[in-house]
Amino acid sequence: MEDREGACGRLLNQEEAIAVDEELMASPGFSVDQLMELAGLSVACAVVSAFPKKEYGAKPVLLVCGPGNNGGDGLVAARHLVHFGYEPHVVYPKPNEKQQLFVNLVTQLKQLSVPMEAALPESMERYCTVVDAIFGFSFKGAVRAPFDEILRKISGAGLPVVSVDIPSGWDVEKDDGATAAADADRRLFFGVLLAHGYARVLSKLASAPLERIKVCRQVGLRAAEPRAGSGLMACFQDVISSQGYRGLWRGAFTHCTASILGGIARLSALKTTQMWVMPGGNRHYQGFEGYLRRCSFLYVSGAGALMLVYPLDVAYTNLAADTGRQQQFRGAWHFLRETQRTRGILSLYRGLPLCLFTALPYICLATGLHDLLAPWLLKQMGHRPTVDHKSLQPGDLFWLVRNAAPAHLYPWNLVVGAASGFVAQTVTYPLDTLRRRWQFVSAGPTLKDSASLTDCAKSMYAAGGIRRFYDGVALNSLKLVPELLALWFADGREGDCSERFAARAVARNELNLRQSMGWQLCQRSDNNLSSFAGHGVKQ
Ligand SMILES: NC(=O)C1=CN([C@@H]2O[C@H](COP(=O)(O)OP(=O)(O)OC[C@H]3O[C@@H](n4cnc5c(N)ncnc54)[C@H](O)[C@@H]3O)[C@@H](O)[C@H]2O)[C@@H](O)CC1
Ligand SMILES: [K+]
Repeated sequence: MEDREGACGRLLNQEEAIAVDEELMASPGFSVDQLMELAGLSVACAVVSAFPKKEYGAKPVLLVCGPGNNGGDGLVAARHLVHFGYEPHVVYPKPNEKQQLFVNLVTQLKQLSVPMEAALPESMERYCTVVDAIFGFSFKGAVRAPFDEILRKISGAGLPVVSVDIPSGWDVEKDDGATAAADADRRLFFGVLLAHGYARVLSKLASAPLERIKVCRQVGLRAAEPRAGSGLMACFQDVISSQGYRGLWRGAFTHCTASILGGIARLSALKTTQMWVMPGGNRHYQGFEGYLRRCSFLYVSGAGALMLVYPLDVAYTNLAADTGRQQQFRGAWHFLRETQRTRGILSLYRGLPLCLFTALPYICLATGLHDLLAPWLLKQMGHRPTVDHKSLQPGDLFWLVRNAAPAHLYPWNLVVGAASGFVAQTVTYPLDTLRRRWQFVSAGPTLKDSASLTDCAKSMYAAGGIRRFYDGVALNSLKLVPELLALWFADGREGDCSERFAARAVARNELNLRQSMGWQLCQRSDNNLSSFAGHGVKQ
């Protein structure tokens, strides 16, 4: 027997799944009715947990039921959904009139006035999801009419699809499932990347002028001619008068590129490190141990990404601090080439150890605060104060990226994230200032390169005491306003959060959300369906 490892454990093949069913019915004597009732209830529970009534209850759920037992699971699920307060609509093209079990299931639905049709509705837009209860794990061969057309329509509808056992039409023996799951996973990954990349770029662009002046202050640049009034304003005026308004965005492209590349690296590493820190699909995220584990995989992935894009960060510092009318560098590439040629490749990594060191208290503080604030806010809003950890899977990017902020906290999750990030940033700000100053390799005749980081810190202290290390901290706080607005715009333009933006990105690219959702729910409902489902089940 071939072993197939999935995120949730070893997977059963078709023969084994059928054997489990037979065994359940033979010795303990479970009847098909009993098993079907449990399977249908589990499906209804999976729908309720994936589409909470509060958010989706206004839309009906479409259940498409096949001619066999998989279809029976769908009929049972429809009945339970009525009792859970949902509005199920059933499509049952080939009712099984020979077996009393199915006749009874249909009667029970009729008594509850559940609408039942033989064909799919013309338009499926108004449904919150489609439950695909057409074929199960024993399916083989090519799909025959009318289900071929039905499956095509469901796939093309752009709706999330909850598949009972497996997305209908997969031949589990051909390993379609694993291939499609890997495929869906990849698509979902790019969906997340797109959503987060878009939001990040927008927020970086919005705060670029403030960020640039902040960096100028951190490296120690002052306005050429101190004017009356705020020194900050003079800094802005200096940049505008020598480089124009567009100059305020100088280096923003480099900053965004670093952010995007860093994001790709971080998300890729996040999944792997999470598996590594939580071996064997451990889902224990709660308590102090869970917190430490989370901090460690966030740190390792963040540090990995940082090492990759660090030269771009050094380039950004030097471009931002290049304020003269005669610009020293044409752009990031020019800076990198020149610096590597004149000062050696290592100078492009100046301050990396300090940066890696700073990341540690930053992550511990931000994560800890977030974990305290999010449940508190949830409680204030009358929600359950914990996330449903059981429904999380190792490698669950959405959850990790959102850092446990449940979607229904939107837009407060942005505020919680911003507040924890802000506190962590402010606490570690002096180290950030030291790094920026140290990164300023192109310091001209006015700012001599210090021999070591300690010298650099000493000379900064001599220049202005502790306050010198807080230069620009006010701008850093002010940056939050445009950044939050941009994130709010990117994530919430349609009252949505980026999870759904990602889902839309997946759907828009004609990517098969049906499979991705199907696979996720196969995995997620594994506890409930473990005695029934064939593929994607924990043993
Ligand atoms: N075996 C059991 O005792 C239980 C099974 N359950 C569910 O039942 C599923 C398996 O049930 P079944 O063995 O009835 O199989 P399916 O429900 O997958 O489908 C069998 C039906 O599909 C039709 N069919 C087969 N190949 C076709 C093709 N190429 N084109 C069109 N129609 C085709 C057959 O004529 C038959 O009517 C499981 O996946 C699970 O969801 C649960 O209800 C719990 C109990
Ligand atoms: K199915």
